[in-house]
This record gives sequence, structure tokens and C-alpha cells, in this order.
Amino acid sequence: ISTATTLAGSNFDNCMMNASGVYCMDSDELLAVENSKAATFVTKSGTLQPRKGNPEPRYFETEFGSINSMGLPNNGVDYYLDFVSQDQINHPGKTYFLSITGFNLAEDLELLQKVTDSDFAGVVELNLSCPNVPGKPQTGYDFETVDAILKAVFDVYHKPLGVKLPPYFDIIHFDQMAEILNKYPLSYVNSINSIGNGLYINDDTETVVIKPKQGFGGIGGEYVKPTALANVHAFYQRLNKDIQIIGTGGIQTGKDIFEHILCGASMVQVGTALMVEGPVIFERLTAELEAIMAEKGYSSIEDFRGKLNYL
Ligand SMILES: C=Cc1c(C(=O)O)[nH]c(=O)[nH]c1=O
Repeated sequence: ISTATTLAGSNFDNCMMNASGVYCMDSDELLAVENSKAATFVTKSGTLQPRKGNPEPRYFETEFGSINSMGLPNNGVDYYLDFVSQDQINHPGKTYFLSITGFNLAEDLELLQKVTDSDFAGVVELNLSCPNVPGKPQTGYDFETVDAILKAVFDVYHKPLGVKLPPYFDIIHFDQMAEILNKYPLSYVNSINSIGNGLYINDDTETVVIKPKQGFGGIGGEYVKPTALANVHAFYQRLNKDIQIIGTGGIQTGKDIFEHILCGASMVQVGTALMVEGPVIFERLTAELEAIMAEKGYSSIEDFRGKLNYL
């Protein structure tokens, strides 16, 4: 039994990695994921300049997941480019993911120019879905802007690149986004980012639990799995087959991974549960997924990927 996968033209010895934003802020965290059973890692979304992010508390774990309004804290894209470029030397042939996000098209292009000028040989994940920068709408909900960004990006950047998308909740939005995405040579789409602007309340103190944005923040964890699975499958149904899918959202067990793959995912990313359990989680997830595959008689994820049945 193998949980190996191929994504963006690279082979990975299993189909699990961290979600951007979790266990990927600095070299210690990235090395912890590197040295775990995860197939690879993605960095925290890098911006042109380092950012402190929003005031704390800005992350809170609840019974069924998490709420965050980090505000894009990161060490700046140069830090992550330097780290991955060095890490590639230490692990020749391994493919890593670099997440980037600009605050406008010009910044996106400047970030990509930095990647082009660097030794980075991995996959770029362009984050179109940060819900927590005050005053900035999520790019992923502005379809014309997404179209304009992808047109400009693929005019200048010709190496493997995927986009991190927010969750959509309307079938027509899946149709409209897929029509745009299918115009471009994307390696993959990654669905979903957190469900934006949820609210969690401490009943005893009658108070919100995070400081930024009067307590409003992106929701992750068990809460979001049905939405994540629907977004993975909706894009799997609609996208050209050469645009693969990374499934992110609500993964806590091998069963959750199995469901994401059944919906069409070629790779899965773990966020909240990784934050809770640490990188050792990838050992448990691997064992659980392999047990399910053994039980069902599958030897590779391609035996069941995308093969969700309808009634
Ligand atoms: C990169 C910003 C993001 C953040 C953040 O830094 O607030 N939180 C998320 O849940 N998703 C993001 O994409």
C-alpha cells in the first residue's frame, strides 16, 4: 500500500503536508515538518516585507476547531526563499512549496520576480484568500480581480504555481471560478482556506476570544470539513484534469483524508489538527489512511481518487 502522489509535476512519497500558516513561520517549524512523516511543507505566506501581524490573542482553539485573525505575520518572502533554497541543497530532488501573497497585483508580480531571481525550484502557492487583513476584501471573492491577477501572473511566471482559494458557498460561484481558473496553466488549486469572519464567544465572560477585528476570525477544523469537501469536489468536477486539487480543511483522521481524496484531492494539507497535535500527527494519519486503504483493497490513492458515488 502506498499513499504516494504526484502533484505539480513532482512525486511525493505520501499525500500529506502542513497547511500554510501552521507550523511554517520560521526555520524551526519548517524543519519540524520536514523531519516528520509529512511528504513536504509549505511556508507561511510571505509578503514583500516582514510583518508583525495583528495584536494578540489572535488564535484560539475551540472544541470543534479554531478561530484566527493572525493578520499575515511572516518573516518576509526573502527569509523563506533563503530557507528553502538552502533546504533544497540539503535535500536534493525534494520539492517544497512557497506561499506568497501581495496586497495588490504589482506586489504579486514583484514577489514572483524575487522567486524567479532566486534558486527556488519548488512550487509557488499564491494565496488569494487571506481573510484577516483589515480593510482588504478577500481577493478570491473578487472574480474579475482573480482573472486579472492570473492573466498577469502567467504572462511572466512559467514554473509550477497553484492558488489557495477561499471557500465558496454557491454553485454558480463554483461555475464562475472554474471558468476563470480553466483559462490558465495552473498546477493546482488548493481548497479551502479558513471560512472567513466567524465569531466564537466565551459565555462566562460574555466576551470574544481573539483581539483583532472585535473577535471576528477565520474558522478552521472540524467545523469546516463539509465545506472543504464540497469545494474540493466542485472544482474536481469542473476543472481541466491537468489542474490538480489540494484538499485542505477539517482533516483530523485518516478517514478525513480518505474523504478528501474520494472528492478528488491529489494532496491534502493539515492545519488546525497539526497545530493541536504537532508534526507527529503525520504518523497517525499515515497509519489510519493505510488501514482504510487495506480494508477496502486499495493499493494506491489513484484507485479511489475522485471516485465519489452519487445516489
Ligand atoms: C495569509 C493570511 C491568512 C491568515 C492570517 O495570517 O490571518 N489566516 C488564515 O486563516 N488564512 C490566511 O490565508
